[in-house]
Amino acid sequence: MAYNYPPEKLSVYLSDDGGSILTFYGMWEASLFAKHWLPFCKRYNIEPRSPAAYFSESDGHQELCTPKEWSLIKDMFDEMTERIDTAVMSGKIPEEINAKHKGFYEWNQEITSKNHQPIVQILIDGKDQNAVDNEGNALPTLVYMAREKRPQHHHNFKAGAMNALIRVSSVISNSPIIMNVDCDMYSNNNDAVRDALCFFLDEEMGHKIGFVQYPQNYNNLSKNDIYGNSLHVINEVSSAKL
Ligand SMILES: O=c1ccn([C@@H]2O[C@H](COP(=O)(O)OP(=O)(O)O[C@H]3O[C@H](CO)[C@@H](O)[C@H](O)[C@H]3O)[C@@H](O)[C@H]2O)c(=O)[nH]1
Ligand SMILES: [Mn+2]
Repeated sequence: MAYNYPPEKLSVYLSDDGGSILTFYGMWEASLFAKHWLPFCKRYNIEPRSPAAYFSESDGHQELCTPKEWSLIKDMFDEMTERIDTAVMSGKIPEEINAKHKGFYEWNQEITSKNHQPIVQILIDGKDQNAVDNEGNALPTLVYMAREKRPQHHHNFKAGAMNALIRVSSVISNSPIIMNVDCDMYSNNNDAVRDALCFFLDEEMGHKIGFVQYPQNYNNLSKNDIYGNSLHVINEVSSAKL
């Protein structure tokens, strides 16, 4: 959501193949935190923009903001994480949360991760005039989705999820370009979307390109880099922001 990109042209979908109310709760919390986090990122050009990644590597001294501002947003993030962790530990969300969003009523005793109705909930509707951050800037659309699962039908893993996402997003936002980020990843540069678009908008080659794949890249390289994973030219020169 914090990408350097016009929010009215950006829609974020989270596909929850666990079909869990806890994930929906975490996302609802994140949709509120975003109203503080996005303007903070933009004002101080924060990088990386995953708050978990940012706070794990930043001690808060090198930033342009005041230590007070930094502590304020960090406390807000820590408190949110704690609320989510507590809910996950107890396996249920606090009673009073149910009333905060109609989406919580999708869940009942019968639902399991392998057998449930489709759940699509718009947490932030970018078309809504009131969908703004705490400084009044427009927010991107944010959608939670748990595709229908039934024991007799194979779900086809990531491809099945993306198939359902393409269908649902075509009704809600119908954007010409889709970016997929795996659930165990975060984006390391706020210009990644713009950088990726260069392939599709290239004056000579753009019309021939339908799919762009960044090479598999691992964290925690070993001393001998046995997977030949440094990819220096790609990482540091040709597609540095991807
Ligand atoms: O039932 C599923 C399984 C996976 N996923 C998504 O697909 C991603 C990758 O799937 P996983 O099976 O966990 O594969 P990994 O080994 O973590 O991923 C590597 O291998 C995959 C299959 O080759 C590639 O698609 C990935 O981009 C690559 O990082 C996950 O993060 C999820 O976002 C689903 O949505 N539903
Ligand atoms: Mn993975």
